[in-house]
Amino acid sequence: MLQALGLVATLGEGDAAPEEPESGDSAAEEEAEVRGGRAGPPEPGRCLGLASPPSRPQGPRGRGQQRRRGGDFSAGFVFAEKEAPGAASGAWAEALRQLRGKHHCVPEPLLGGSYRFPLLSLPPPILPLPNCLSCPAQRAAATTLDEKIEKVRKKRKTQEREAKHVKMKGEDTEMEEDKTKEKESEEDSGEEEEDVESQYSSTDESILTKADTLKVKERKRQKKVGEIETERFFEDASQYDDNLSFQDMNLSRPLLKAITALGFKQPTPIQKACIPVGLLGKDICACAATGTGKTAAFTLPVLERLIYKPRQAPVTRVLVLVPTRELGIQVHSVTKQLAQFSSVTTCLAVGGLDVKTQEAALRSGPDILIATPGRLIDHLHNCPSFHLSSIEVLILDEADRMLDEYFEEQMKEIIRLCSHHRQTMLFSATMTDEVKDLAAVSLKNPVRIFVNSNTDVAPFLRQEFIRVRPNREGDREAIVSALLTRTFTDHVMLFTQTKKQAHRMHILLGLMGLQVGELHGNLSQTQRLEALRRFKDEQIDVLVATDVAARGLDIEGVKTVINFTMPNTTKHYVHRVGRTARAGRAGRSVSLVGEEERKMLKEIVKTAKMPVKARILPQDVILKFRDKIGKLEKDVYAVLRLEREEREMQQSEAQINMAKKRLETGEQKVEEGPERSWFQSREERKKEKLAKALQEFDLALRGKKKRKTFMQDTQKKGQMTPEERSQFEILKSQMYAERVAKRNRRAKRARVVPEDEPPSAGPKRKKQSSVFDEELTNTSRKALKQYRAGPSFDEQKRLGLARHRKGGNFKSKSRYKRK
Ligand SMILES: Nc1ncnc2c1ncn2[C@@H]1O[C@H](COP(=O)(O)OP(=O)(O)OP(=O)(O)O)[C@@H](O)[C@H]1O
Repeated sequence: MLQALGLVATLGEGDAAPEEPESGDSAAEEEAEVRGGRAGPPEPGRCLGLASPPSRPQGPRGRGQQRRRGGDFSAGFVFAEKEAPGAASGAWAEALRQLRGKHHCVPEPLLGGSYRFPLLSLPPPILPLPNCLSCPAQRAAATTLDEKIEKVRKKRKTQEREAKHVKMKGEDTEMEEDKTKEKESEEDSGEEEEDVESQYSSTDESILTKADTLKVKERKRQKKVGEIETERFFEDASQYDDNLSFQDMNLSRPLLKAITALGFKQPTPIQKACIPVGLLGKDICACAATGTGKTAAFTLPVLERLIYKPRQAPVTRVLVLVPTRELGIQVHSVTKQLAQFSSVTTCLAVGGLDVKTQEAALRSGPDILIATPGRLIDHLHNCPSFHLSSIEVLILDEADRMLDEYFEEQMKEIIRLCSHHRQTMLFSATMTDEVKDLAAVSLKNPVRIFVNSNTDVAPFLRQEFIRVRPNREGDREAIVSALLTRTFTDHVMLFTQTKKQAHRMHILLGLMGLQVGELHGNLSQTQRLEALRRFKDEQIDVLVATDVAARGLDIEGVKTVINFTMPNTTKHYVHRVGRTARAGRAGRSVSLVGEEERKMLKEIVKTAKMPVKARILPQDVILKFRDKIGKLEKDVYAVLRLEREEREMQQSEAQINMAKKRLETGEQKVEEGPERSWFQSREERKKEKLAKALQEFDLALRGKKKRKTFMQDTQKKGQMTPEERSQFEILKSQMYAERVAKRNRRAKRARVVPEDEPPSAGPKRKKQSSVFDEELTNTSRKALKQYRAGPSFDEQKRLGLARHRKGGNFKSKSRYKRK
């Protein structure tokens, strides 16, 4: 009964998790088919070539929206309703406008290709981009992925209709028989469903409740040692005054006005704890769950400082570093909103956006700079008037990410260039407690503010898991498709491990008639921002993304997060599922867990404060969708082929255009402006990447089973089965997790030059010591032997000593001989 309705069974005891109404029912599957073919009129001022936003689906969305409002409930702290909705959406639109204004036929990450604007390498040769709006040659030819999907879909529908028509003519009687057969088979599968549920619940519960006591003990011991170290390093200020209001914080009027304009009535716990400490100018290391207002917690004290102590010269005084471009745009937007009634100026310098505009803005010396590390270093090397020596406050948002190996080199460089007399603030939902990691940013008497533990998920998140049975890894696509067409039809983020899988899911779900977008690193910045904008503006129901969208993004109204496979680590999990249940709202996460991912599930269940749930999908539904996907496979390849053909055509068109231009101007080379210098050369970056890939590969090949799977995958990459595709996804995250584990096991070294060390002038000279000192202090075995034996023959000669000992020709026994 339960599973027939798509309901869930409890894994833990008690059911206190907040209920969020489901956004659809099983009947929605048919509606989804109908929703496909509409394409809305282009937006005013919208360029040709970009995906034209289809109008909102009326049926399920209307219901969904009503329910979303109803699903909110009060939290321990009061989150006020936001009065400036769409403000961040405006930020995406602004960034998009900037991008649309320029020509994009520059190196761009084509699917499966290399990166556009490689952060730390020389710009590769000019290539045409799919959907480049500014390139006249492409305007007519380019079609969006959604248009291609629609084309293939329509073609299939027509073929199906024709086939049906032919069949119906002569086989009326046969159909009657089929119907009775279908009924029988439905009854059969109903019996199977019940078996599946009981088997699943019992096995899983025992696995989840069984604690590995030995490991726990060991971890506790390790924790104790770590705690002593941490206590010495930090001053703890995790306790805060619960009655503190924004008015009590001594914030200036322009800030209080902005807070009111944003609709914030009460500070959140992290804001109550951090703002007073931040105002004192102390270094902070803070951790609070996702969606609890960390951005305002670090922005408000900084703005107060800038307002209270206005600048004497136009210089940049605050630097906020973020790991992704989209997060940069968002933080910039929040900062601008909070600073709207003051004269504080802000600037955004993230990759993918126009370099020249950013350079001009930097030259004017904005008070606050929000940047991604790569682009910041680019400016530091290429914009002579820009430097970091005037930075008074350095903030690392998603600090644990910024301190991990990916950003290691860039962070070293940035911190070396920053002023030494600065305040440093580190924020994350999974903030590391490891002193050595934090020492890397040279914190001075830091204050530790941990409002939540770094494994806590958002307070009103309902966590669900779906078991993928052994040898049924290939069911993942079917399960996800069933969830998205039957149960969670809108405001869903679907996370995959690889860009390839994200792209495939976009096509597959699109072919099923869903409104889908994708967001990952293989897309151009325009495409990434456009996907986010459409998702925010509710033009698409499902956003398929990789981990690039897992951290920090605050998209209002996300109801459900689905994990195609479990992410790399529990940290990644916390961030991914943190895209929902934000700002005191309820949300739900549904993660697919295979045999190899059970360890992580166990960890999550152990640290969960609310009982987690097991969702059961009827087996016949999975089979039905598996079958459906099998039939759509040809169409998926057709869309991929269309994409490839279009890309090739655009590339050759661009080459022709370029050649024409050269002929017209008579130049050998089209002017590209002065060459930019980079922090690492393209070769260096390539080498670093290769070394990391080799390391990954090495780890991946450990273990016979893994090696076999890996080899199979790489050989068959072109045409993988659903099972192989899922295994590849899991292997990818395992590779990452192993690498992280290995890195954590390694003895840590401070990765950034400690700043307090007095600068040494020139290479260090070794202190001279006399021979006498050396002889007295040398206690090596060899030296001791020599000492006991007395001076050697040469030394005797040098010192003018007798050649022979007294006693003439006495020969000692061999055991007394000198050795
Ligand atoms: N005092 C407040 N009252 C009401 N809403 C708030 C308050 N502070 C922040 N918010 C809202 O809460 C949401 C989440 O804030 P924010 O993005 O800063 O969370 P976060 O803790 O940084 O999340 P993540 O860990 O995912 O980066 C935003 O929409 C923000 O407008």
